[in-house]
Formats: sequence, C-alpha cells, structure tokens
Amino acid sequence: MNLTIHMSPADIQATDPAVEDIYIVVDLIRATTAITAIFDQGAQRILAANTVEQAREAARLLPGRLLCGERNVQPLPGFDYGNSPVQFSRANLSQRELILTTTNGTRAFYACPAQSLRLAGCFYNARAVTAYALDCARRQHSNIAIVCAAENNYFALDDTICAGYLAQEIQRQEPDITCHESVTAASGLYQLYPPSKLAAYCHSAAQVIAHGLSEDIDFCLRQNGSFSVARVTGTEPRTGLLILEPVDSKFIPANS
Ligand SMILES: O=C(O)[C@H](CS(=O)(=O)O)OP(=O)(O)O
Repeated sequence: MNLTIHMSPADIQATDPAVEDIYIVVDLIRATTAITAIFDQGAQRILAANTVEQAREAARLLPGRLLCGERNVQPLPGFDYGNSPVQFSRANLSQRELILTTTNGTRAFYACPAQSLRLAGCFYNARAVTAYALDCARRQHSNIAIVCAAENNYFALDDTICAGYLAQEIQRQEPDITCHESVTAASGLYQLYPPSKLAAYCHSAAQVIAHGLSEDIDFCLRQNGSFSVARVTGTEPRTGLLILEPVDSKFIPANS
C-alpha cells in the first residue's frame, strides 16, 4: 500500500490518478473542519457546489436546504451560513441538508477522479478519517492519497501541515505503508510548525483572523475531537452537486 500527498488539487492531474485509490481531501482552514462540525451536529447530507452560481441554482431547484458558504472568507448575500466551524458547532442541524460552496475546499473534491472514494479530513477528525481510509484501502487493496485543497491551486502551509499529521497517523496504524517523499516533506513541516505555531505562519489563518473569526482558527487546530467522517457518495442527478454523507460510526475501527 502506498501513501502520497498532493500539495494542491492541480498536482493530482500530474500523477495519472487512480479511480480506485482513497482520497482524503484536506482544507484545514476551514472547509473540511466545517464539514466535520456539520456532521457532528446531526446533518443528513451536504451538497458540495463548485461555484456560487451552482449553489444558488441548486437551492432554487430544491428549496428547504440551508445555503452555506463564502468567497475569500466573506459571507455571501442571501446565504443562511458562511463556512464557520464554530457557528456550525452551535447550530441544530439535525436531519438537515446543506448546500456548501467554499473558495478552495469544496472544489478540491471535484478535482479528484470522479467515482473515487473521497473523504473530508482535518485535525479535528484525524484519527477517525485515517482509520476509515486505511480500513477501505486494506479491503480494496488500494493506495491512499491526501489532497491539500491549497489556495487557488497553489501551496498552502496549513493544509500541508495537517496532511503531514494525517500521514503520521496512517503510518502509526500501518507501519509497513510505502511513503512517497511528499509524505516526508509534509511530516517534517508538521514537526516544525505544530498546531501551537501554525497560525502565525499561514495566510489563510491571517485572513480568517482579519475577519474577526479567530475562534474558528482555535477550532480548526483542535486534534481528534470528532469521530465524524464525511464521504462523497455520489452526484445528485437534478443539481449535479456532489453528495457528502457521514460514514456510519460502526465502520470506523474503534482501536485506531
Ligand atoms: O472560508 C475559508 O476559510 C476559506 C477562505 S480562503 O480560501 O482563505 O480565501 O475557504 P476554504 O475553501 O475553506 O479554504
């Protein structure tokens, strides 16, 4: 079994990606942390939209869903929520369906091969998402790729550091896994910039803090507070949006 890290979605295409691999998408600040918080609150599904227009059109076609997202941290006019994990963690989302579009995070799911198994990973669900990914990879005899959402297809330190931590978790649980040198690089960055230091060096953290949302950064830096794992389960025929649903916790190995 091989483990690779793609530093940006653009890197996936450079490597002839395999549809049977397991892809863990990481947008630490804030999309994949927000997605994890949303499922902690009992949401039924998230419909991930690539563009704001796609999200608005989907909400028009199928009313009753919460319309959520942002562009460059700014809330979008007429939307119910932004992309704040703290705000989601305080909301009652029981059985709700949400449409979500974010600057980089939701688009990264679209960059992975269509039909591939895609999971949302972050510090907050690190143990659970890596255990689930390994379980699937062992059963399918496939490899694991961690995909950093990055910023407009360009390197982002926060996602890479989180990818390094997830990779370490995977290596701890599967010591014989063969790691690409991208794993060595990301793990080294995690050692240099652990969560206590990370925010001071990341553009995305600075942007979120500048918008008065520093509580979100604290939330995104918490490790292993959640067992929620979101997985892409298909595409909604009427809207074309990607469907993300929570993995049943009984499928997450307890002894990870
Ligand atoms: O909402 C966020 O935190 C970011 C905004 S930006 O990428 O830093 O401009 O979006 P995300 O898609 O979660 O990276």
